Amino acid sequence: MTRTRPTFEALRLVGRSAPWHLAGSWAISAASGLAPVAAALLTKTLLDAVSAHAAWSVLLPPLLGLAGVAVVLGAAGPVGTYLEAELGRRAGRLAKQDLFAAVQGLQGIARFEDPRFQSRLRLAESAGGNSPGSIVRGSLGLARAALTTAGMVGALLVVSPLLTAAVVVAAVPALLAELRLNRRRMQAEWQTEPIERREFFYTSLLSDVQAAKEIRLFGLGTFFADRMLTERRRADAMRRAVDHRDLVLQGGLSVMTAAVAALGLVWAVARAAEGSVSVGEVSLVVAAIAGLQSALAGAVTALGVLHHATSVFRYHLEVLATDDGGRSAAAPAIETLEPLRSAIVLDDVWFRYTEDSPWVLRGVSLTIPAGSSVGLVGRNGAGKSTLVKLLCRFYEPTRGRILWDGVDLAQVRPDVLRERLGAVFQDFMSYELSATENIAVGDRDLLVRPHAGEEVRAAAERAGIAADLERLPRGYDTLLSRVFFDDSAGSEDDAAQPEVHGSYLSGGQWQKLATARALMRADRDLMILDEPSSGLDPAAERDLHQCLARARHGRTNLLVSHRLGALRDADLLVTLVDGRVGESGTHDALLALDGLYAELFRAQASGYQMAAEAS
Ligand SMILES: Nc1ncnc2c1ncn2[C@@H]1O[C@H](COP(=O)(O)OP(=O)(O)OP(=O)(O)O)[C@@H](O)[C@H]1O
Repeated sequence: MTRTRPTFEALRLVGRSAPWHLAGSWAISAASGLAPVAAALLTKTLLDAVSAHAAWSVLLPPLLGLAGVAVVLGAAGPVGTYLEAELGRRAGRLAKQDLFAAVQGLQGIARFEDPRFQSRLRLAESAGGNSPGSIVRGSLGLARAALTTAGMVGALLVVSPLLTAAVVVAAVPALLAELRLNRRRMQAEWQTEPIERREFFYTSLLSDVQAAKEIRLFGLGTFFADRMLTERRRADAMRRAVDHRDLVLQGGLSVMTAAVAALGLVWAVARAAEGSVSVGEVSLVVAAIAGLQSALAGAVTALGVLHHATSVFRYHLEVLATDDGGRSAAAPAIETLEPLRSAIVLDDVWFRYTEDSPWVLRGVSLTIPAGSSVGLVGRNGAGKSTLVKLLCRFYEPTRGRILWDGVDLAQVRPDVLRERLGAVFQDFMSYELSATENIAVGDRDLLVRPHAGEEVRAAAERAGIAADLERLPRGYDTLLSRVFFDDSAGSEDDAAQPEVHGSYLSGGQWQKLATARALMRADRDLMILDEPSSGLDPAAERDLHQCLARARHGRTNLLVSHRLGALRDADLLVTLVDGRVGESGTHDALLALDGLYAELFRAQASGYQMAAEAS
């Protein structure tokens, strides 16, 4: 990607978000770029007129002109700052909106497990929002510097072409050095980003409410703090190296610039003493050298800002251009999916997470008949959750097909498929939201429906969590959070209102809440339950399974659980072994087969039997 593309895209983004602020900023930049040139020329005219004892009528126009320039320069600063700040805010908001629209557009989750994508996203997110504003600031600064430089060069050329050339040539190394430094700064930023991400991970761990227990119990605080500081030291060392180069280079360039200015002044004073230039021209030389050097310094700074901002904005554009990678995007996407009538068929499905990792599924062929209940059994790491993720199209099969009544799911838009699914995942989410919202997110239409309470309560009732939620301080409206205060508990105007802590649930209660969330979609074609009762007490587990059995009666569902008692009523039980389907049949048939299922079932049953005999 060339540097002009991010600049162009950033200006386009600013043009979309704040066109009038952009136009105003350009006008102010033009005025403040030309003002120093006008001031230098007017001062020369005034001084020459004063030296020639001219009348007031001659002195007045340059005097008024200088006053006008002072007003323009005085106003340009604050107005320009205001416009640029507002423009930066608006563009930043739009950039964030675009960025997260692109992130939401990713249908799979493989990208989120790609460290390079994470680095890009983090850079785009942390600095990318400010970069359109900085690009505008940089390009305005450059335009301002160009106008001043052109004006001052013109003015100085009249007095001495040689001096003009010397001042301009002296600025070239500064410009080149700054560009080189900027490149190094960006390289350092990219190299330090993974280090910073690790530092961020350790920092978050040290303040994470979830991690606080283990860190204290195992005494890991110093261990993680040391790691955090080691990462910080590594990143600091890289930045220090760049700053050091910066220091040496900038120091040398400043000495050179000062020497050129001093030589110019000596030359002008010597010529004035000889009488070959006027007092006004001496003032013009002084103003032009100072103006030129400050314009060129401004250009160097603007280039720095522009270079850095375009490099960061490039990450923003890269995230915007990111696709799901392995998806067969070339095929036309099917926009609708009929309700399931016949079966979901996995046809020789192979899958591995990355090209260099081992196969997790090695030719799974499985039929989930419509209206039936299929239980998936296997040892840890057998690939059960992976298969569930493929069914939801979080990943694409590496080989093979998944068919929905004969339609290849690879041809169907993932969001269309997901409208037909309900699921409780093994690693379900606990949202820092109210109890009602935690359930209603299962059916996003409910989040905006005014009287969604009844449906939420019905789902909570079925999942066996209703009584616990009613007992919360504000019932279903209670915020379930350990990190936010419950703002909704008081009015905003009431400053004296005490801060109300949110409430929190136990592990099993959260799991029931997640089940209630899934039950909001109980009418969907396929319900996937991946370990829905692992954290429940035995009575709650029995109740939940009875409730789920009622909810799924006559519906298609896939149940994954190590608690084999919960699966025994399934119409079909399937074992996964070495990434393939091992056995399949009913509970009784698989016990009679005396294979893996029978082994696992007996191992679990004997645990209970031994406990019963011991008591
Ligand atoms: N996101 C991932 N990236 C890379 N490998 C993964 C990922 N998720 C799972 N795996 C690997 O895939 C294999 C199957 O994992 P999976 O979670 O599907 O097993 P499972 O049968 O659900 O296990 P469990 O019974 O322990 O829940 C494991 O070897 C695991 O290391």
